[in-house]
Amino acid sequence: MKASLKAYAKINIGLRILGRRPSDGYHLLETIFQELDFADEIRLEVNRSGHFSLDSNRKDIPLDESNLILKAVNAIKPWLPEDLGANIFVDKQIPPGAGLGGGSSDAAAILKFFRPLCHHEPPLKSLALSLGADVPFFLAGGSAYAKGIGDELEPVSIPLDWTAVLVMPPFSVSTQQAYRDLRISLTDTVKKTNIPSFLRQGFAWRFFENDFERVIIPAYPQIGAIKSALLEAGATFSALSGSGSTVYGIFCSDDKARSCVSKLQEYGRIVMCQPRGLT
Ligand SMILES: C[C@](O)(CO)[C@H](O)COP(=O)(O)OP(=O)(O)OC[C@H]1O[C@@H](n2ccc(N)nc2=O)[C@H](O)[C@@H]1O
Ligand SMILES: Nc1ncnc2c1ncn2[C@@H]1O[C@H](COP(=O)(O)OP(=O)(O)OP(=O)(O)O)[C@@H](O)[C@H]1O
Repeated sequence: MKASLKAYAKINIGLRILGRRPSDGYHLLETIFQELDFADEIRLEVNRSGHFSLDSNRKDIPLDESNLILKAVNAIKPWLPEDLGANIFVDKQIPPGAGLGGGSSDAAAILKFFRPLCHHEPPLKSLALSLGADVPFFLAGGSAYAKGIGDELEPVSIPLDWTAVLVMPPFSVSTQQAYRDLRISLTDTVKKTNIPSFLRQGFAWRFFENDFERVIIPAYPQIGAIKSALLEAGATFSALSGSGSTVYGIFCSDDKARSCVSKLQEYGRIVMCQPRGLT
């Protein structure tokens, strides 16, 4: 059996760090995850060899058991027939370490693909969370309000009549290091959530901020320059996605978005894309 899966990227619309979870030091946050129609493609050839292999067009990501695709395979394996195997190829379009959740989305796509082949129902949400804090979002995608460590999800309805311009600089940012640089202590008081009250007032871009910008823009001045360039080019809103390195601009019209692309080319790879609703 052959199959081709799309693993879509996300952006964070607002990202507020509220505190730390005492049990493991993970950061408590609130954000709106928005899935985009920009994706990796995962091609699989399922066989009865009991063996899984992985290859990719990108050679700068691990292709061994530390790849999130093989981690997802290993997580769901106890629920699969023992002789099931697959040759997997991932055509990476989403750069790693870009704040677009590429690896997390690949992992979720693999869990969803293998679920119907299981001999009994796997605990998909907890398997997803064991692979990474962003992975549970990608099981359903669309638009979701998230709190906890990013795993407590609630679908939300926000306007989706916009085009995003993603500017992906030629460097990655370590998520773990970015969290460390925030220097939030385990004993700091946990802040209250704000996003639910923003949504009750009616969605407006001006409500949203990404707390990582406080540490990422001083460390990577290029990121601040991209944000300014997007706003100057007419974006309604611009922000860092996740812990970076991608900066996105929101444009109300496709034409306006297209006309800014040539002005931003010097900063890195540019992709124009649309938000995806729940499917
Ligand atoms: C920055 C975001 O992309 C925003 O959506 C996510 O919070 C990151 O999620 P992710 O990449 O799936 O993160 P994981 O792979 O679970 O964790 C990577 C590292 O980031 C830190 N981490 C992650 C998520 C979180 N809520 N608090 C953390 O402190 C931990 O040190 C962890 O070792
Ligand atoms: N399938 C995969 N695709 C991309 N990166 C992977 C994959 N598996 C493991 N990795 C490793 O995971 C790291 C993070 O990659 P990922 O694409 O998830 O980053 P990210 O977009 O910054 O994630 P997030 O938005 O969740 O913080 C990379 O350094 C990469 O080496």
